[in-house]
Amino acid sequence: MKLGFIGTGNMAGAIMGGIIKKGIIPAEEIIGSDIMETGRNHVKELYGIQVTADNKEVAEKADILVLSVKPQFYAETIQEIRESVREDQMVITIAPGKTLAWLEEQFGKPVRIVRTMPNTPALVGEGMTAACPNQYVTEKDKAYALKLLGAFGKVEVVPEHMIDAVVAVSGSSPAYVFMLIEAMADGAVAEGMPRAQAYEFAAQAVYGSAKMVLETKKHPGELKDMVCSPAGTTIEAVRVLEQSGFRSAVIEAEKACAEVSRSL
Ligand SMILES: NC(=O)C1=CN([C@@H]2O[C@H](COP(=O)(O)OP(=O)(O)OC[C@H]3O[C@@H](n4cnc5c(N)ncnc54)[C@H](O)[C@@H]3O)[C@@H](O)[C@H]2O)C=CC1
Ligand SMILES: O=C(O)[C@@H]1CCC=N1
Repeated sequence: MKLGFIGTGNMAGAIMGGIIKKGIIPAEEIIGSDIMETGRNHVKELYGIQVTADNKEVAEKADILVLSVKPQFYAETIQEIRESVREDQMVITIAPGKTLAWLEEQFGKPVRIVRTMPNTPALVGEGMTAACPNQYVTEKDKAYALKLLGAFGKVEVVPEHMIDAVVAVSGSSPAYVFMLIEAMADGAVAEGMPRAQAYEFAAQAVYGSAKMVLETKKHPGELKDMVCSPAGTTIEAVRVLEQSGFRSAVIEAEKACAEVSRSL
């Protein structure tokens, strides 16, 4: 099985890294193209994959082809490779906004497509990916695609109408969580903690809290209540966060994020 990437930037690197690390496809069977020499060299040095400047070469050689360019470059990239893409190949897309209907129209022929939305924690094997296969994807293809996508974290098949919500809640959300960690650390620094130590404390608190949600399956509100002692420190922090519109800010940010995803 040969795996190809068109665009060898951040997400492509995270995805191929997970797949190689899990031993699902060896580096020698992975080929990537990028218009930037620096982008090609980066993944070649880091993962030992084959690289080329020719997108068509990747489209011709790959059994599974990941389109890992920015959404703005999808149309021109598909235009460039559409003649090389065969019916027995599988195309995996990772861009927000690019619907299965739009993708099928761009290829102009029956193509097996799995539309996905991954996220950057894939880099450390803790990604969250949503997958939507189109009607041409067989059960065998789907099982293999899920195996690949599961190499760098969790993966779930979702109906396509949910994908903009996925962009908001997991595709883009690492950025908001990093902002939260940064802000938490700033607060600790303001209280006298050295910065490096503050990042460690903040990140481990977020990591542990996320693990509690996943492992206990308790309502996040119940877990919050477990931290809040009567007349204690936490409820005072919760009061100030509510006053500042903390939860509403996150909800509104996700609505804006999903809106842009729909418009791309
Ligand atoms: N960064 C993230 O957190 C996530 C990104 N995505 C999606 O993944 C895709 C890639 O994003 P990133 O890896 O972050 O971007 P990136 O900018 O790191 O990588 C894109 C690569 O594509 C190359 N490229 C541009 N035009 C090209 C062309 N015509 N032919 C070949 N290569 C070309 C660029 O030189 C660059 O190396 C985007 O569609 C993005 O929306 C999805 C989920 C999360
Ligand atoms: O910001 C973006 O457009 C991409 C999609 C999801 C995360 N990053």
